[in-house]
Amino acid sequence: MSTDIEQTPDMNPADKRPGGELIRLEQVTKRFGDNTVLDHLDFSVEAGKHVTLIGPSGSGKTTILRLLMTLTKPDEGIITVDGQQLFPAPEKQVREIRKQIGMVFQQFNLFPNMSALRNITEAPVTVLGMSKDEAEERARDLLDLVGLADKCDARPSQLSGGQQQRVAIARALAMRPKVLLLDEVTSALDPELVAGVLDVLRDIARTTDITMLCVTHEMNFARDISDQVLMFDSGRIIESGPPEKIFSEPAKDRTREFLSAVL
Ligand SMILES: Nc1ncnc2c1ncn2[C@@H]1O[C@H](COP(=O)(O)OP(=O)(O)OP(=O)(O)O)[C@@H](O)[C@H]1O
Repeated sequence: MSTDIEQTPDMNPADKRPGGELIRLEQVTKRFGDNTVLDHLDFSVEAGKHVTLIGPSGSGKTTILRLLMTLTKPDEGIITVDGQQLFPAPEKQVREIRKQIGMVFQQFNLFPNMSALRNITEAPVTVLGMSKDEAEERARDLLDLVGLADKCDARPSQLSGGQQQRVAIARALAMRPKVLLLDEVTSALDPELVAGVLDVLRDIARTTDITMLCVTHEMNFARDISDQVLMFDSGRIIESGPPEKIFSEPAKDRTREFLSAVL
């Protein structure tokens, strides 16, 4: 069966390059005053892979997503997305690359005065120049994908937290990003709403080739969707590997301690 949504990855031919590198950080350092939050960090993510960032609070995981979203800038280093430099780079280039990156935040950040449908169509129409009809058709498909086909006209205040987060996921996908950044997307939800959101993300991970970078404290979810897990401590990656390795036989004591505290 081939639905519109299952074609999401095909909308970005670059995603299909097997093994092609999509994201690269080279010697990236970020400081807030005296606090070195990321310390000469190097890593890369291949197109279509799902990478989960784990580690103690304050270890710099969210800062990486914010750097890729250009919500903050590094003090040193180079960030490249799909072969083009995101930092350092001229503003016009940054804007173009930014269109390829979608992010879902802990707090859903929906426009409160817009319907679910309009929340999803707004950026494709205004930023990508998509026709209103095309944007609406796609938004309806995406709402269907996240299990909210009947909520097109609902405002955020009429939706549960879990439903709002599913709209936020649909909104990020509407921009046809090559990369989806997920920042603790279930942390603000009541416990009974977490599973529904994670199931939607599992589905997206399984049925599309979108590249995902995910910060989460949901270790079972990380185990399910990840190709690679990066363990952070004090702004450095201290260990990385496939989930079955990191979760079952971590090489570092620090990883073992962290996992025994959260699992
Ligand atoms: N805007 C800011 N100004 C000053 N310090 C900041 C700012 N943003 C982050 N930090 C600091 O940077 C460090 C890393 O924060 P970051 O949010 O990346 O950690 P994290 O690993 O995602 O933690 P958590 O799991 O708690 O979200 C923390 O010490 C934090 O206090």
